[in-house]
Amino acid sequence: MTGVYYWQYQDRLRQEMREKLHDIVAVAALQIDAEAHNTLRLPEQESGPTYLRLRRDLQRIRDTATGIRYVYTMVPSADGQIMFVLDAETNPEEIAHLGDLYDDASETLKTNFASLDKPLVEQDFYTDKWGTWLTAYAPFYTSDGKRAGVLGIDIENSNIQTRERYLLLTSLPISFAVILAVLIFSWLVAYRLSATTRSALQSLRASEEKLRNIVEYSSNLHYFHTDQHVLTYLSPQTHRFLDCGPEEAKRRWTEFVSDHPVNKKGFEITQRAIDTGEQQPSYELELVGTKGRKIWVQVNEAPVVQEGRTIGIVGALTDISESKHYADFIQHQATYDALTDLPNRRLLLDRLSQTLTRCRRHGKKGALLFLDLDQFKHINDSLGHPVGDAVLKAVAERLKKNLRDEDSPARLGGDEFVLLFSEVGDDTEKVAEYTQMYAEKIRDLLSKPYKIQGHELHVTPSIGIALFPMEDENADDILRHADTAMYRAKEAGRNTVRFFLPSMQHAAEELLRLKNNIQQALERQEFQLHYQPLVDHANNLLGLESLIRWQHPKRGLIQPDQFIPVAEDTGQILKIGEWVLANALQQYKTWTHFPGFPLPSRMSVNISPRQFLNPDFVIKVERLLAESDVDPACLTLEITEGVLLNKLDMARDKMLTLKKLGVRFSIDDFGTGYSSLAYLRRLPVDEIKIDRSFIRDISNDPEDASLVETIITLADKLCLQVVAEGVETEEQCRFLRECGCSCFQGYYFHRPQSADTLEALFK
Ligand SMILES: Nc1nc2c(ncn2[C@@H]2O[C@@H]3COP(=O)(O)O[C@H]4[C@@H](O)[C@H](n5cnc6c(=O)[nH]c(N)nc65)O[C@@H]4COP(=O)(O)O[C@H]3[C@H]2O)c(=O)[nH]1
Repeated sequence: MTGVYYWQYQDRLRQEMREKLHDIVAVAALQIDAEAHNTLRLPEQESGPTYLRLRRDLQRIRDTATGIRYVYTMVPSADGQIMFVLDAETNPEEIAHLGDLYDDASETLKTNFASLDKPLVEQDFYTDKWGTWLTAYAPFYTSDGKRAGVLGIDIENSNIQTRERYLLLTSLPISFAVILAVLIFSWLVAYRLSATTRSALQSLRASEEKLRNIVEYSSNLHYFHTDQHVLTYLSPQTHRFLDCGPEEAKRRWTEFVSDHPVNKKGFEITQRAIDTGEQQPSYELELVGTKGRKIWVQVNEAPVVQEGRTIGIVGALTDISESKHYADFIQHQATYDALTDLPNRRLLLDRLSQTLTRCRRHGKKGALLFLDLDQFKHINDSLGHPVGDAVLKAVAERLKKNLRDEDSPARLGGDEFVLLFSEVGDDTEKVAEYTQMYAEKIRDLLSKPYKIQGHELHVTPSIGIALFPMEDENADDILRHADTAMYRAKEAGRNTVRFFLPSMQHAAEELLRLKNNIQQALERQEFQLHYQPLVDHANNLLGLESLIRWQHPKRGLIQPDQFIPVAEDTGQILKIGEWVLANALQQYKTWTHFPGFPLPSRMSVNISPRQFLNPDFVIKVERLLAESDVDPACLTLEITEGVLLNKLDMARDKMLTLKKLGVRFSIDDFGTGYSSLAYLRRLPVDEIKIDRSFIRDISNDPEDASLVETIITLADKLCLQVVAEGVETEEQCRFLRECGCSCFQGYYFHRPQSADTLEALFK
C-alpha cells in the first residue's frame, strides 16, 4: 500500500518539480544579455571578455538552486543543427565549448528547437553520456524581439530523488493509518533516511534563500502584476530605479512612467502578452523617479498562465540608461561633425531626403544653400590649422545662432557648409526672392570680422542655392546643384550669391532691384496713398482706410503686396510707415476744411509688425498727431494679430499709452492667426476686421459662414466693433447684415481711390 502512495506522490511531486523548473528557466532566460550573446559564434571567442562575462551570468543562475547541474545556451548552427554557445560548467572534461554541436540532444529538443518560443520542460528524465536529467528550455530575445538563443537547465536525477524522498516524508497529508503503515513498513530504513531528509530540508531552504537573493539583490527590478495591471510584487531595487521604496513605487507606479511616445508601444506589448499568453519581445521604457531623475529600462516579461488563462505578468527591468546614453553618443559621433558639432554630410542627406519628400507631398518648395569660405586656405596656410579650426567653429556658431528652428545647418568638411530651408513656400518666385534675401543676410553675417587668437580676420562666403523640388531629383542631385551654383558664385567674383537655375537668378535679381528701388522711391516721392471707404449697409461713409501705392516710373502702379513684405524684411518699412502715417493725417486734416465732403470720424492706417515693435513707435505716433493737429480719437491703427501674440506685455503697454490719447486699435485680417477673441479682450482693442478670405466664401462654404457668424456674435458680446473686409456681392452684404454686422469695406461699395477721386465722388 505504501508503494502505491509512494508512486502516486512521486508523480505529483515530479509534476510540481517540472512546474518549478518551468518558472526557473523562464526567469533565468530574462537574465541573459541577448545582444551580447549574438556576438558570440566563434570558438576563439571563448577566452574573450564577453564570453567570460556571460558565462559568469550563467554560473550565477546555476548557483541559485541546489540541484541545477548544467546551464547552457544554444543557437542553430549554420547547417541547422543545435550548437552550444555558453556553458556555466568549468570542468574541462565536461564543458560544452562554443561551437560544439549538441549531437545527443533529446528528441523533444530536436523537434522543438527551431520553433521554441516559450519555456518547455521535458516530460521525462533523459539519459545522455553525462547522466540522467530533467531538463527545461526557454528562448531569450533581443530588445527588437528577435530570438537570440535557447537556454537549457539540467537537474540531476539523484538530486530529484532525494527531494522526492524528503517531500514524501514531510508532506503526507493522509490518514493516520497510512502514516502508521508507512512508519511500520519503513521503520527499518527510517534511521538511515533521517539523515538524508535533514540534508534535503537544508538544501531546499538554501535554494529558496538563493532564489530570493537573486531576485532581491540582482541589479534588475523584478515585479509581478496581475492581468488587470495591478502590481502585487516589486523587488526592493525600486530605490535604485525610482528613488523610493517598493510600497510607494507600487502606489504611484503610473506617475513614474513618462509620457515618452515609446512607452505607449511598451504597454501594447504587455497587453499582447496578457491577451495571447505568449512571451513577447522585450521593449524599452522611460521612467522618471520621485526626484525627477530619468532612466531608460529594458523590460523583459513572461506571462504567467494557469489553466489556459493568463493570470499576470512576471517581469524584470534592467537599467540601460548608460548603454542608451552610449548608443546616443555613438549615433551622435556618426552623424555630427566633431569640430563644429553641426550635422555632417550623412545626416544632412538624410534630412534633405525627408524634406524633399515632405515638400513633394505638401506642394511646397525648399532651398539648399551651399556655402564655401573664400580664401580660407590662405588663413590655414598662413596662421596655422588651430586658427583655421577656430574660424570654422566661429562660422558654425554664427550659423547656429541666426537660423530659424526649422532650418538646419551642416558642415560637409573643410570650409564647406550647407543650410537646408524646409518648406519655405509654394510660389517658386517668392521662394527664390526669400532665399536670396536670406542668403544675403547670411553673407553679411559671416562677413563680419572674427577676433581669433589676437587676429582680426575677414572671411566671406560664396553661396550657391538650389531650390527643390524642380523635377524628379534626389537629395544627392540637389546637393550637386547647390555646389555647382556655389562655383558660379566664385566665378562671379566671390562673396556673392548665385542660383542653380537662371530663372531663379532672374527672380532674385529682380528682388534686389526692388530693394534698391524702394529706397529711391521714398526719395523721389513715388509713393501715393489711396483711400478705401468703410460704409454702413446704405453706403453712408463711416471711415476711410489709407492704402499705399507705388507709382513706379517704368513698371507703373505697384500694389503693396509686392513691396511691403520686402520693405518689412529690409527695415525700410520704418521710413515708409512714418511717411504713410504723416500723409494720412495730413490728408485727413485737409479734408476737415474741405467744403461738402462728408468726412467720417475714422481714418485707419496700417501699421506693420516691425513698425509697431520699434521702440520709437509711440513717440513717433504722438509727434505726428501733434504735427498734424488731428484729434487722436479720429485715428485707428490697424495691426495684425501675430504682433500681439508674440509680445503681449509690450504690445499692451504701447497700446495703453496711445489709448490714453484717444487712438483706436483695430485687429486686421482677424481669423488668419491664432488669437481668440477672449485673448484679445486682455488688450485695449476697439475693432476687429474679419479677413476677406472668410467673407469671400461665406456664400458657398457653410464652415466659413458659421465662423463669420460666430465672430460677429462674440465680438458684439465683448463690445468690439466689427468690420467685414472684402465685401464684393450683395449676397455677402445681406448675410453679414443678418449676422449683425454693420460696417463694410469692399469692392461692392467702393474700391480704394485717390484723394482727388474720392473728393469728386462724395462732393
Ligand atoms: N479682392 C478684394 N480686395 C479688396 C476688397 N476690398 C478691399 N480690398 C483690398 O484688401 C486690402 C485691405 O487691406 P489690408 O487687409 O490692410 O491689407 C493690406 C495691408 O496689409 C498692406 N498695406 C497696404 N497699405 C499699407 C501701408 O500703408 N502700410 C502697411 N504697413 N501695409 C499696407 O497691403 C495689404 C494689401 O493692400 P491692398 O493691395 O491695397 O489691398 C487692400 C484692399 O485694396 C474686395 O472687395 N476684394
